[in-house]
Formats: sequence, C-alpha cells, structure tokens
Amino acid sequence: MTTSTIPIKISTKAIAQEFLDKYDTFLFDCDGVLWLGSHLLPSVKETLNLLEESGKKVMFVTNNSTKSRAAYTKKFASFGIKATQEQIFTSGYAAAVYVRDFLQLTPGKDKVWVFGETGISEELKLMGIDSLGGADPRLLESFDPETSPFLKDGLDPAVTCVIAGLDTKISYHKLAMTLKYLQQDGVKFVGTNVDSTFPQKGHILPGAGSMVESIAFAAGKKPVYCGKPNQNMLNSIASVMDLDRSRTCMVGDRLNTDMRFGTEGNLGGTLLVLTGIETEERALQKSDEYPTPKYYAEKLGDVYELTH
Ligand SMILES: O=C(O)COP(=O)(O)O
Ligand SMILES: [Mg+2]
Repeated sequence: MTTSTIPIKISTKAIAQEFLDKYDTFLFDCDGVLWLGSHLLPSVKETLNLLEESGKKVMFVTNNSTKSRAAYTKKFASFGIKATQEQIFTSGYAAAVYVRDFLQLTPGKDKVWVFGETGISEELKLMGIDSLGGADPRLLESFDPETSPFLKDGLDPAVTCVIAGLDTKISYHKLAMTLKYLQQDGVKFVGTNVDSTFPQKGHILPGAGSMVESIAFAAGKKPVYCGKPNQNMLNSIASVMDLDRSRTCMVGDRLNTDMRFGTEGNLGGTLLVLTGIETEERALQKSDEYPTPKYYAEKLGDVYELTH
C-alpha cells in the first residue's frame, strides 16, 4: 500500500500556510499528536485555537478506549482545550456502536464481558447494554479457578460478546476470565484497536493490540477490530457532520492506523507527526503495509509556530 508522492515536510511558513489553506476539516488522533499521557505537546493549544479562529472544523478520533467520550471532554478541559462530546470518537465508542448496530445485541438481555478500562463499559451503559469484568477490582486479585467470584456460580450465560482493549491494569485473572468467555460457543470477539504500542512521555509502552492479540492467541479466535483504520469510524463521523472528504485531513502519529485510516477513507490529506510512534525514516520509507503520508512534521505545533 503506497501513495506515489514523496511526503512533504512542514518545515517552512509557506508550506504550513499551504497545508492550512488546503483543508476545511481536521481529524486529530490524540495520543502522540496532542499529548503523551498527561503531558500536552508544545503549541498544540495554539494550533487548535488557530484552526478554530480560521473557521475550520475539528474532530478528535482516538484509538484509546480507556476513557469514554464524556471523560475525554474533561481531559481536554484540564488542558484548557474546548472539545464537546460530539467532536470526540473513541475506539471504545466504536466497539459499542458495532455490538449494538452490527451484532445487534439486545439491551437488557445480552451482556458483554469487557477486557479493558471504563471507556468501554461506560459507552455500553449509555446504550443500555450491561457489561461484566472491565475495571471490577476483584479482577486484580490473583486468579484461582476454585475461588474466583467470576467462576463460583458458573459463567454468565447472558454474555454473548467479548470486547477487549487497552488495560493498563492487566492481570492474569482478567486474561483467564476473558479466555473462559471466548471458549463459549457463539461468543463474539471484538477488539477496540490493533495498536501494538502506546506512546507516553519518554517511553513506548505495550498497546491494546499486544493485549488483544495475546487473548486471540490463547483463544484461537480472531477479533474484529473497530478502531482506526476501520472505516466504520469515519462513516460514523460522516453521518454526524457534513464531511467533504477531499478537504479533510487526518493527523496522526501512526502509519498502520492513522495514515491508513485517512488514505483508505479517500481523505484529501494525511499528516504524520513525529511526536509519538513513528520516525522520519519510516515516514519516508515506502511499504506494502501502510501508505506514505502526504505531509509530515516534527510536531503538530509546527503548523502554528511556522505561521506566527
Ligand atoms: O490508545 C491507543 O492505542 C492510541 O490512541 P490514539 O489513537 O489516540 O493514538
Ligand atoms: Mg496516536
């Protein structure tokens, strides 16, 4: 999967201005683009303000399922950035939409076993779908099949689906129970996102994909992934806003999710920033695994810094 042109580095005022003029809508990945954990990256706020002042539309599209959209509005606010729930799409929300609309789980009847944090169960709850597992603190206790409270009365027969995502409090108890549910006939397996790694300040850590794939290996079942590059996420965005794809740019830090999402979605542009997962060398390298970005920059804030 390659695009024919060589990526353009946003390194001068003229290129930064040309980049801004080309698009009306910007879709932003979050981890590695806006922030690394609780560390906001330089000139991000200024760049977002600049876009708002120029009348551009902005959406946030993150593969991070640890927080719900409601919780994300608070994270944005803690950085002094205005973002409404309608502007935020997470892979946890995408997974919840998938089980409701595609798997057609019945609220009040079907339940979901969650491997992951509160961002998945909170989105399910808003849809009236009950979940088990997730952040239940009893899963942090060491696992013994004889005494686990999740096994003592047998598995819950109402569970028809497993959703798995990033869990920074991963435990053997969680892995074991998730496997137990996946071993049940007919239980569907949904993964939030395939990201192998997760960027934090000064560290590249294990990502959701590393955990989901470990469960998949044990279960011998393949998950359906709902986050980027799955186009359902882009279609959901297109269904809530007027999206002129040719004047829309996807901004991300990962080639096989973010850049692929933008390219396969026929967006007018893609911008890879080097503050997260990828390097300049990889940005410029042609590969069959992922597309090359249209633009790349050392950091998102360069768009603001070069034009001011
Ligand atoms: O949580 C992840 O794996 C990555 O999240 P991101 O899409 O905001 O970079
Ligand atoms: Mg990212």
